[in-house]
Amino acid sequence: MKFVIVKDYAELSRKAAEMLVSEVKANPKSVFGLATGGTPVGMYRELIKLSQAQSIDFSQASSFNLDEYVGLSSTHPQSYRSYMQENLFNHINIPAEKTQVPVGNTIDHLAECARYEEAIRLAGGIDIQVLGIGNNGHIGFNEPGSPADSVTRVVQLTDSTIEANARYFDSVDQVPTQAVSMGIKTILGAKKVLLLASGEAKAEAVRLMLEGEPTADVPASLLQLHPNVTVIVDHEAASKLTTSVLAGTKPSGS
Ligand SMILES: O=P(O)(O)OC[C@H]1O[C@](O)(CO)[C@@H](O)[C@@H]1O
Repeated sequence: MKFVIVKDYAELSRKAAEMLVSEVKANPKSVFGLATGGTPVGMYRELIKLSQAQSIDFSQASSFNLDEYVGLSSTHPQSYRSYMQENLFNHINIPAEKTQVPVGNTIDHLAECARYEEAIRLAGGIDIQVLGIGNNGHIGFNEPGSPADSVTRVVQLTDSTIEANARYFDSVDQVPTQAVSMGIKTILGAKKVLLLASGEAKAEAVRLMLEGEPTADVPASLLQLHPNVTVIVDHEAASKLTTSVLAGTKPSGS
């Protein structure tokens, strides 16, 4: 696992965007795994800036988002499809039909989850998966207890996740209680993973991800099982790490 500590959110956003630009420059047909939430907003902003300044071509690239709320239509202002349109897709030349976000308001969730897994497989798998991390260690919407062999499915959101995401809705009871989410196995199937964490509220989750044994109780800790993970954190998110992690001597074997 490669672990990078940066000064602040601005630097984290720049570095992450540079990694995605390198990816598409090296392989114009890159398959991106994309994340929503507050953390990657700055990365998307930087990515748009870099793409415009350097005429980066996404015309052959494709993308799969981690998750979507159950019950929200793609045009709902708080859907993750709307988020992606506003924060990225409307500003780069990735073809609309090559951007996938799970459909949250279908009548047949089982079929949609199976279709999503199959679409990822047919695309040749994800080349680089971007992740944030929840305060409780979730990745995507894989809440504590999500097994390492889980694939795309409907998940129940925890109260802490619902409360954390209530800031985007008019009130907490408008936050959907379920989501369609890629599973841990889906995420671990990506060739590379890039996890971003910013701010003190993430410090404990970052510590548990890196310092504990891999466990379903802290879904992000299961990334220790992946051979190619880059974690970029700012000083505040790194503030609870021990010196052994900071010196790069832990986690072992990654
Ligand atoms: O980046 P934020 O807004 O802190 O969210 C952290 C995590 O929570 C989610 O937004 C889901 O609650 C994830 O998509 C994200 O990785």
